[in-house]
Amino acid sequence: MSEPRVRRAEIAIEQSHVDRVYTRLAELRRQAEDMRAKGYEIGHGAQREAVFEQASMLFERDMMVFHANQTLQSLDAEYEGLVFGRLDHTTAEPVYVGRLGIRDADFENLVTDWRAPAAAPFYQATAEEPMDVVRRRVIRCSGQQVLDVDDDVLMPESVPDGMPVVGEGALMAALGRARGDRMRDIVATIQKEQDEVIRAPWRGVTEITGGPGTGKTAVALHRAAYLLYRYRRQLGGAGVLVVGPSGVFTSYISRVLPSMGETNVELRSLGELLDGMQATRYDPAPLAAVKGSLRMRKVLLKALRDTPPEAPTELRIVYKGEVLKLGAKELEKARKKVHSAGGPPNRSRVRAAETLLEALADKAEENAKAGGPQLDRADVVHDLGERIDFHRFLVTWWPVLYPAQVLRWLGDERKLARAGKNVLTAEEVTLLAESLRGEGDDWTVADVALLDELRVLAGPPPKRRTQRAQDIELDAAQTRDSDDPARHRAARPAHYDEYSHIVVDESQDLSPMQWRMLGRRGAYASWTIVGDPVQSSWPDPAEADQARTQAFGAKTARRRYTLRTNYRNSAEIFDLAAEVVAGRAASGEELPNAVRKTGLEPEIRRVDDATRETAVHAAAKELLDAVDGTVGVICAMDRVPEVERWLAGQAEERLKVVGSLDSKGLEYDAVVLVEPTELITESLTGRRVLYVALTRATQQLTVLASDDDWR
Ligand SMILES: Nc1ncnc2c1ncn2[C@@H]1O[C@H](COP(=O)(O)OP(=O)(O)OP(=O)(O)O)[C@@H](O)[C@H]1O
Repeated sequence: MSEPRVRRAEIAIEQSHVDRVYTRLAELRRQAEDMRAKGYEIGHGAQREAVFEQASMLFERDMMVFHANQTLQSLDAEYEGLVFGRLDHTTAEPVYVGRLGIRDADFENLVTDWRAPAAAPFYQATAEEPMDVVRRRVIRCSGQQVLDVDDDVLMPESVPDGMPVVGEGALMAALGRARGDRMRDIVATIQKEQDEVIRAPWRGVTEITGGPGTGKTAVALHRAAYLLYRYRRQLGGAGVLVVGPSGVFTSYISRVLPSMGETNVELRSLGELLDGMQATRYDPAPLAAVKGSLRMRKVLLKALRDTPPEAPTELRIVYKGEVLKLGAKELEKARKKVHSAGGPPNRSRVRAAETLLEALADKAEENAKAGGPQLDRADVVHDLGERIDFHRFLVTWWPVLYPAQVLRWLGDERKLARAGKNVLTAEEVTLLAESLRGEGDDWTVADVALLDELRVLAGPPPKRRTQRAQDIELDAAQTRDSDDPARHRAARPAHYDEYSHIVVDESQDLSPMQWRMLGRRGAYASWTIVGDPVQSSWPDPAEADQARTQAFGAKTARRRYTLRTNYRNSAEIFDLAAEVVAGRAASGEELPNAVRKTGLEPEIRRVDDATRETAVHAAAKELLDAVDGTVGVICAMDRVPEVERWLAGQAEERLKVVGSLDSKGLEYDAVVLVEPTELITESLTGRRVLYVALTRATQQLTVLASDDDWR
């Protein structure tokens, strides 16, 4: 038979299996819906029963509905491309590999979940170590329709007569396909070196390094899905946290995990790690360097211990006709004494009251010595401690401290200079104070780590009675609606520190203060850390390393994997990027290998102030015409609004303007890079940021530059 006919015949064979799978899927859906309906019926009768029976009925109902919903959710999420692989062994029946495990009514395997041990040879078998796999086949579907098949022969000598082999490489075909605005999963074409990382043991710390486009992000996300599948009992309930650099990035990767059926995963950017925060603004590099440094911890601690701006400077109270007065100095002495005990201020009000009462009693004794009436010390302490005017004073003198309020205080340069004495330079004080002078919730990404630090240093504010009642109500509502997993997540408190596994992407950029913030959330966690030191925009790697090691705690097991193949960029594009970092930022780090040639060299065009706008327009238009997928226009952060304005007329779904720092982790079919030298000068680690920007395109790159300094 000719090749196209063989291919058609093979597609038809796979189509009949895929049809069986979807028929079964429809049956399973119906069963789950029936179960959910039954569950709700149980609930209806509950009001009439005795309390005890009512509770157990509601529990049964919740469990049934919860399980039915989970089944439905995962069946629906995995619908697209459910079956994607097939293994033919020397013996036994073929094994089909897919996003879910599905059995027929007789418990025969129709599809094996990609994360199950039986599916591992799909990723691990090679010609050298075939693991008994004769032929590995990738099946590409759209909906329920098989579009194509693609084979690898691993044991040529064992191919039985009549077993056809078709195709020329599923990986290359996948890499050449157009990109959308969300990351796709790579589950059908995971490579062996990547699979080893995905299936690495879950305990301890797993580090994944590698150059741009080596699949670090993809691998980390698939690892999260794999771990939750294999170790659901250990990892599921407490949840897995995935942290990315920006909101743009988390939205880009958001589709990968739910499509793998994982609802126990929480995705947050660094600006959202603290509940209620949604910071997206970045500080200029020198300021970010100050805010991220461990020195800030000392500054914050001192700020908390300083006199609050509104605190009264005199306590005057009349007791048995005697005036007892504490002046500013005496009050400060008392404040110091309370702080020296070391407790968080919000937990120290009782101590503050005791200290003030002792100081008042001292005062009474002093007065007596000077001829005043003799007062009993114990009486003074006891009686004043019950006085309402004393308590009124106390709450203003020792107020509850809220992180946002304390950080705003440091917008006052004098106050910041006091808190930063011997820690910050005069220039740093000026710079920092200016940035903290803002209003409301307009925080930067780096501020969030400071707020989190303050939250811990200040201690939890005492709860009011109404708030406690609200919490109880929330708990009750949660039990009632326990079939909605999103609810469990939303109800996690700000101090939730029990994630069972934390995945950190683009970890090379985390500041020491951000590592501390993460460490707090992973007190009991194992970790997957993803990063590329060459792309780092953090100026003091040693300090960040120290904070990072502390974040992991006493975890002993630490394994490191390096991925070496760049799957994103064409070789032509990556050559230009490599030239920009070679010998400078790379300093000994190995650069990856780009495997795909397109024959299209990047274009470098000269622009100036007069021609820049038209050139951006023209380049964007050309690239939109040239590729099917997305086009990214990358420029320095400061230039974003202007470039957006220039391209407003060209508003196309496929066209995105993105600032250099936001481009981390993203990719486009084609990229227009505007003024590369500006990317170098806007950040402390200049060339590395440019390197990131140059490695975002899969197919075509146009650089618009008014100088050659960047080369
Ligand atoms: N095995 C694979 N099969 C198909 N595509 C792959 C494979 N591995 C990686 N890719 C693709 O390569 C591109 C780069 O992957 P990813 O973004 O995970 O790389 P990265 O190492 O995180 O890059 P960077 O450090 O530049 O952000 C993505 O489009 C991804 O889908």
